[in-house]
Amino acid sequence: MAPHTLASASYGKDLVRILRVVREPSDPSCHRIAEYTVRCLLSGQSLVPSYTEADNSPVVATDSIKNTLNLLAKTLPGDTVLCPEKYVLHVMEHFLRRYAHIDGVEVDLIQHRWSRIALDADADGRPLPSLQPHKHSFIRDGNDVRTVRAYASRDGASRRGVVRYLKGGIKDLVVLKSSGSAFYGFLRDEYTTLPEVQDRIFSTAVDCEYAYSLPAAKPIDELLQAPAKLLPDFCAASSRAVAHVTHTFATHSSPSVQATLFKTAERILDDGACQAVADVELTMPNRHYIPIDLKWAGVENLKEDQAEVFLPTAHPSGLIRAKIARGDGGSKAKL
Ligand SMILES: O=c1[nH]c(=O)c2[nH]c(=O)[nH]c2[nH]1
Repeated sequence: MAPHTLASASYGKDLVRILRVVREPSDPSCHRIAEYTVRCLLSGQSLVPSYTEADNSPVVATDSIKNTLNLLAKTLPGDTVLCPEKYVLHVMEHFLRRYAHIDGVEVDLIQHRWSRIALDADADGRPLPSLQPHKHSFIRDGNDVRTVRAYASRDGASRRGVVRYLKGGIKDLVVLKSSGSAFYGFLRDEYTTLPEVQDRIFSTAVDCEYAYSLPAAKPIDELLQAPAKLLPDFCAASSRAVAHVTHTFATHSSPSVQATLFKTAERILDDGACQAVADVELTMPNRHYIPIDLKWAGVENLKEDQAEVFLPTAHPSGLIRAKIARGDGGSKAKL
C-alpha cells in the first residue's frame, strides 16, 4: 500500500451549549446572562499517532473539552464570561497552558440574543411612568447572533501561546427598506433582462465579521494578565458595529448593495470604538422582492411608484461580499 500522510487535523467538541447567569452582588435578584453555542477544536503534532496508529494516549477526550468549557464558564469572573471574546481568549489560554503537547486551539462561538423584557406596568398591572427593564426576565428579540472566531497556537521558539486571529461579528441581521435603494447604470448586453430602477425594495441578512489586531506577538497569558490595558473594549466595538450596519442601511441612499456594503465597513473602521479592528468582512445577500403583475385584474402594480404588492423570493438571491481593510493592509500584518 502506498504511504499516505495526515495533511491536517483537528478535533474537539461542537455545539456545546452554555448559559451563564451573573447575579449582581448588591441585588442578587438582578441578573445578567449570556447564552453560547461553542465549538472548541485542538490540534498538534503529538496527536498524529491518534489518527495514524490508533494511539489514544495523547487524546484529551472531547467530553473533557466540554467539561472544561462548562467549568471555565462557572469559575471565570462573571464580567469575563459575559464578554464572549474574553471567554474565548481564556479558553484558548487554558488548553495551551494545561496541555504542553497541544499546539493549537480553535474556538468558534455563537452568542444567542437575550434582551431584557421592558415592562409598561408593574406586577399588579398598574402603569409605570416609563418602560422598566425587568431584573431577570429576557426575550429573544431577533434571530441575529453575535459571533467570535479565534485561533491560538504556540510560537515556534518560545512555545508560548499566541493569538493568530480573533474575529468578532454578527450573523443573520435581517433588514429591509421599502425605499431609498436604486440600481441602474449596470452593464447591459445580450444576457440582460433586468430593468433599471430608481427606487426598489432592498432586503438582506447581514453577516459582518471584523478582525481585531491585538498587541503584536504578545502571548495570550500576558494579554489576560493586564486585560484592561492590552485588550480592546470588545463589547463597545460590537455594539458600534451593529449600530453602523443598521444606521447605514437605513440612511444611505443606496446606488447598489456593493456601495452600501463598502460605506458600512468604512463607518465601522472610522469609529473610535473600533480602533482595534483591522478589517471588516461583510456579506450581504440581495433578497429580491418582485412586484406582482396584476394586469389580469386591470390593476397596475408593476410601475416603480405604484408597486405595492411584492413576491418575497427566497432564491435565487444576489450575494455581495467584500473585506475592507485599513489603508495599511489590515490584520495579517499585525497579528
Ligand atoms: O445592488 C445590486 N447589485 C448587483 O450587482 C445586482 N445585480 C442585480 O441583478 N441586482 C443587483 N443589485
